[in-house]
Amino acid sequence: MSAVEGPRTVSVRAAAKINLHLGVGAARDDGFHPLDTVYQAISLYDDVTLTTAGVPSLSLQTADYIEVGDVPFGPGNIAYQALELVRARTGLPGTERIEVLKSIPVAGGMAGGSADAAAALLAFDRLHAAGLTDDDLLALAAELGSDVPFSLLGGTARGRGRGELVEPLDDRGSWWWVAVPSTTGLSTPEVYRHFDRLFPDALAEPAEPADLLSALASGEPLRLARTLHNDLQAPALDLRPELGALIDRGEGEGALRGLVSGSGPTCIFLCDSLDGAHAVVAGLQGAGHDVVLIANGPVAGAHLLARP
Ligand SMILES: C[C@](O)(CO)[C@H](O)COP(=O)(O)OP(=O)(O)OC[C@H]1O[C@@H](n2ccc(N)nc2=O)[C@H](O)[C@@H]1O
Ligand SMILES: Nc1ncnc2c1ncn2[C@@H]1O[C@H](COP(=O)(O)OP(=O)(O)OP(=O)(O)O)[C@@H](O)[C@H]1O
Repeated sequence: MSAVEGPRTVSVRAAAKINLHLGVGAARDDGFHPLDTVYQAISLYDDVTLTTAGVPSLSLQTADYIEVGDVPFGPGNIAYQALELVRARTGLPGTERIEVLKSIPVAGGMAGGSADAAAALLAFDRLHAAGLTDDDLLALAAELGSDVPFSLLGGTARGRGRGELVEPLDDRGSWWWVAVPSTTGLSTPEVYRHFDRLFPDALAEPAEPADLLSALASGEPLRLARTLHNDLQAPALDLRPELGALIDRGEGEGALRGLVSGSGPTCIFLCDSLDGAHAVVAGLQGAGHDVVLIANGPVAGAHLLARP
C-alpha cells in the first residue's frame, strides 16, 4: 500500500528595500543605468505562500493602504513570472497555488514586486527540494529584475552593475525609519527617463558612497543622515512636486533627514530612535498624511516562515 501525499505548503517572507545611496550614471547602450547603490532591507514585508496544486492560481491580500487592483493577477504578476522562470530552468513539473500577502507599497520605490519575485524563487526551491544554490538563486533573481538579488540577500548591501551585483556591507546601526507612501505610484522607467532629460550630461560613472560607508560602520544616526543621497530624487520631485513639501514637513517634525525612496514616490525619514519616529508619525498625521509607517533596518532577506 502506498501513502497518498497531501498538498505541501511553503511560506517565504521578503522585505522592502530603501536606497541609502543611489548614484546613477549615464544610460548604457542596453538602456539600463549603471548604479552604485547602498540598499537596506527594512521591516515592511510581503509573504508569498506556495502550495502544490493541480490547477495553478494566484490570490492576493493587501494591507488596508494598498489598492488590490494595482497589483496584476495572473501572468503579469512578477511572482508568477518567477515561478515560470525557475520551473523552466529546473525542469521540475507541477503547478502551485500562489498566495501573496502584501504590505509593501505598490510602485512605491520599495521593491515590492522584487520582494515577491525573490520570495517565490526561494519558496519554489524549498517546496520542490530543487537544490538550487545561493548563486543559482541570485542569477535567476537578476534575470527577473535589478532589485531582485538584493531582495534575496537583505541586510545592508552595495549594489553595482544595474543594481543586480550585490555584496553585504558592514552596518553597525539599527536604524529607525518613517515611510510615507503615496496613493498613486510612480513608474520606475519613467523616473529614469526623466533623469536622462534633466541630466543629459550625466557622468558615465555613478557617484560612490564613500562617506556613507563609514557612517554605517559608526552606527551614528546623525552621521548617516548627513550622507544619505539619491540621484533619482530630483526627477521624482520634478514629476511629483508635492513630495518636496512632505520632505520639508517630516524634517520640520524632527526627522534627521527625509528623502525619496529609490524611484519614489514613497518618502522615508531617518529618525534618531523609536520615540523620535513616533513623534514624526504624530506630526505628519497631524499634517493630514493618513498612512505613515514605522520600520527599522537592516532586516533579513527572503526567508522561510515557520508553519504550525
Ligand atoms: C530604482 C531602483 O529601485 C533602485 O534600486 C532600481 O534601479 C529599479 O530596479 P527594478 O525595478 O528591479 O528595475 P528593472 O525591473 O530591472 O528595470 C525596470 C526599468 O527601469 C530602468 N532601469 C532599471 C535599473 C537600472 N539600473 N537602470 C534603469 O534604467 C529601465 O528602464 C528598466 O527597463
Ligand atoms: N507582485 C507584484 N507586486 C507589486 N507590483 C507588481 C507585482 N507584479 C507585477 N507588478 C507590477 O510592477 C509594477 C512595479 O511594482 P513595484 O511595487 O515592484 O514597484 P517599485 O517598488 O517602485 O519597484 P522598484 O523599487 O524595484 O523600482 C506595479 O505597478 C505592477 O504593475
